[in-house]
Amino acid sequence: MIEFDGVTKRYPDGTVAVDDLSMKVGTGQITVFVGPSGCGKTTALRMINRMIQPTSGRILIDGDDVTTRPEAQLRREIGYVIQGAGLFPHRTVLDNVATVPVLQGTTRREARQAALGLLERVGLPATLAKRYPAQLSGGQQQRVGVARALAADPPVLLMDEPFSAVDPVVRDDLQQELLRLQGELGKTIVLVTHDIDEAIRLGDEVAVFAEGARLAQFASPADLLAAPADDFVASLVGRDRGFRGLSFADGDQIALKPTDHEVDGLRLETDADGRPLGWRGAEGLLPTEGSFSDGASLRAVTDLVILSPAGAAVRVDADGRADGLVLLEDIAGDVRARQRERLTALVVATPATAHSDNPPPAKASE
Ligand SMILES: Nc1ncnc2c1ncn2[C@@H]1O[C@H](COP(=O)(O)OP(=O)(O)OP(=O)(O)O)[C@@H](O)[C@H]1O
Repeated sequence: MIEFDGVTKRYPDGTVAVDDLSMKVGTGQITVFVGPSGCGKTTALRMINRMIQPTSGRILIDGDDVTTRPEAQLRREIGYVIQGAGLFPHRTVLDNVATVPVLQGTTRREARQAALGLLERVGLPATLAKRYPAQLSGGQQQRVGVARALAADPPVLLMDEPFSAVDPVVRDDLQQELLRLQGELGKTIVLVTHDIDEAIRLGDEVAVFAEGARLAQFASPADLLAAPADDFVASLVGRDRGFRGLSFADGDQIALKPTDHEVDGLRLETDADGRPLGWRGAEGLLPTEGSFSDGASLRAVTDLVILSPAGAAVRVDADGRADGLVLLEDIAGDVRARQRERLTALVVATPATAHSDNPPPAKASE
């Protein structure tokens, strides 16, 4: 765990970039620092590996004050990825990744061998290993940056706007790749971004900062969307937060209706094996517009319901056979119960405001 304990950073010109920050970052999780430009995200991040020294307060990693650790050792234990990757331009891709292990005493041959494995792990073909950074696309460079940060197998990874220099399609790929990698590696990752959508997609927990790194809310993405702590967080989270929050709810928890359930004169037609063909009605056979299976989010299921001519999403089993239907009213009940439970929990957590007309803000958790 990484703990900020009353941390303040005042720059020599008097700017207070981080003002008395206290929070805990969970081990093995992705914690995202998000907030508007200049709110102190990068300063807070860089104090973790002592690239910036706090003016006061302490940062503890697994209980040890980082200032008591030699800087070189700390940097080895903490990988660092920056926007634009920051690769060594005169070294090949392979040697960019192998550099730190070589500095740590691994033989060049072994380090290069391991680097090849890492390149594969971040989704780069071995054919790129001999190239120089300038011969790669922005997205490829960023992947090399991630591989380089992972080369010393650090338990902690700091990522400062790692994907903001690439176009949206590449960014989407890189985000997906990071989540896949994290599923395998389980590192403690602190990632800075100004993009709330990226924060919500990547974070197990999201710390929303206002100026001076004031923690406006520290919550899971689902809680952030369902119950922003104040107007600042609500405006940062943006529109459609209710609908976007459905991405975090399980779509296959909803009770299914049988596949022969008739909806507005439409009935699901299947082939001989039970695979959906379409909705049969007076107009003929209308398309189902897709189906869902195990693991689908409630957002995906709702989308299918909206697109379906019958207002029903078709669930299929592992073999593609229809095994149930979800209707809009089934989703409505589930959504209502879920939000009621969440807001009730908040009212109980903050009884002083329990009688207010408005739901109380979510508490910024420690
Ligand atoms: N070396 C410095 N000297 C003086 N002020 C600084 C220095 N570095 C940063 N600041 C100021 O500290 C505040 C926080 O900066 P920081 O870079 O941590 O913010 P940020 O949230 O990461 O912003 P961005 O998203 O724009 O990178 C800003 O007002 C910035 O101008």
